[in-house]
Amino acid sequence: MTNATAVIGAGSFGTSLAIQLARRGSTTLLWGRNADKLAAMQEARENAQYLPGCHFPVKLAATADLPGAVDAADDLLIATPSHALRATLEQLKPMLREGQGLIAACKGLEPNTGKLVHEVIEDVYGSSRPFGVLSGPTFAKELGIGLPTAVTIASADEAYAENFARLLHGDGFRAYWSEDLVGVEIGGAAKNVMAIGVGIADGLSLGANTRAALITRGLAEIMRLAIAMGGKAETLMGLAGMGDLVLTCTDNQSRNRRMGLLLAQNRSVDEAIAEIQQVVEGVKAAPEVLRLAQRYEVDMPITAAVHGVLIGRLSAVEAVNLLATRPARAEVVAD
Ligand SMILES: NC(=O)C1=CN([C@@H]2O[C@H](COP(=O)(O)OP(=O)(O)OC[C@H]3O[C@@H](n4cnc5c(N)ncnc54)[C@H](OP(=O)(O)O)[C@@H]3O)[C@@H](O)[C@H]2O)C=CC1
Ligand SMILES: O=C(CO)COP(=O)(O)O
Repeated sequence: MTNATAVIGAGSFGTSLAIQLARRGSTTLLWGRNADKLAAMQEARENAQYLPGCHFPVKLAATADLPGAVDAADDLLIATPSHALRATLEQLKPMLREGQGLIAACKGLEPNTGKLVHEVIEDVYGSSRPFGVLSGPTFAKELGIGLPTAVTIASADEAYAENFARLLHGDGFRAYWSEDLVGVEIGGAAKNVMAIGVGIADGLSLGANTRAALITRGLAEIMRLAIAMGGKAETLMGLAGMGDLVLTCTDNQSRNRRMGLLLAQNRSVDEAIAEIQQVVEGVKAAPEVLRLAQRYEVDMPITAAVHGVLIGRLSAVEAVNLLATRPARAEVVAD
């Protein structure tokens, strides 16, 4: 299949996805907002700031020319942080041609509105073009160096999801497709909050039992929310649910987990962000996940405790005590 793709957002994930597309034979243009950084990437054939050690295949070019990249592309892959999604879509809008579709790889919710990624896309583009989301357990570095990785691509237009999955699939990369936008997106956004929680618990040396309990009960509350919003339970048992939750909660490549580890050392959120130096989506997602939980009348005690720590209402130890002293109850995963 011949294809040209513009990857919008040249951070760690955009760069790794661009490398995979180019590896699979797509002509790939990687665009970022900082022209100097893009010129340096094109010269060095790697993204030394965000993804050092991952060499660019010959079919990948880094560019600061956004209209040129969009014009050359059949499809777009958006890999900015979630908080920049709406502005990015607005910026792209006048450049898009009829029929060009897009896949967004952002894992989060819109700040202040709690909108899902596909809802923001619909707000800006209506139903004028095919779109979808990509999620799953995918640390950028592992994808960048070519270790085996699997993702889910979801779209209401399943054929579009399948076509995009086929562009990425191969060379150790497995891309599945799905129609469940809500399940895939809630899985991707809410697991970041859980990873902060597990990081806090591990930072306080609460042990492997606590880690497993938090992941399992975390999945239960994510699943309750996704189902209440119209997502499918089976999606949350898949790559974009359990898969990404386990990955992010258990490995220090996760920026969200590292945020939790630092909070457990009584570092402030701002200090932790300054140390991590990359996007930590769970910080902005926590209040939005809670807002959705309230709207859909879903109990999310772990998310609420993590949010309490992030806004300084609870210390890490107080958050743990709050969860540990909840009343006994029957084990229910998804009502
Ligand atoms: N990294 C990973 O392993 C994975 C990340 N994701 C998701 O991918 C998305 C992107 O994250 P990731 O690549 O990791 O982030 P990084 O922190 O690695 O990079 C962020 C990128 O976004 C750009 N950026 C930051 N703020 C804005 C803004 N306001 N407007 C436009 N561009 C902006 C930065 O540009 P500049 O350098 O100029 O500041 C940089 O290129 C997130 O939603 C994340 O959850 C999903 C799966 C895996
Ligand atoms: O989403 C990710 C892996 O699938 C990356 O997680 P972090 O954003 O916590 O680093």
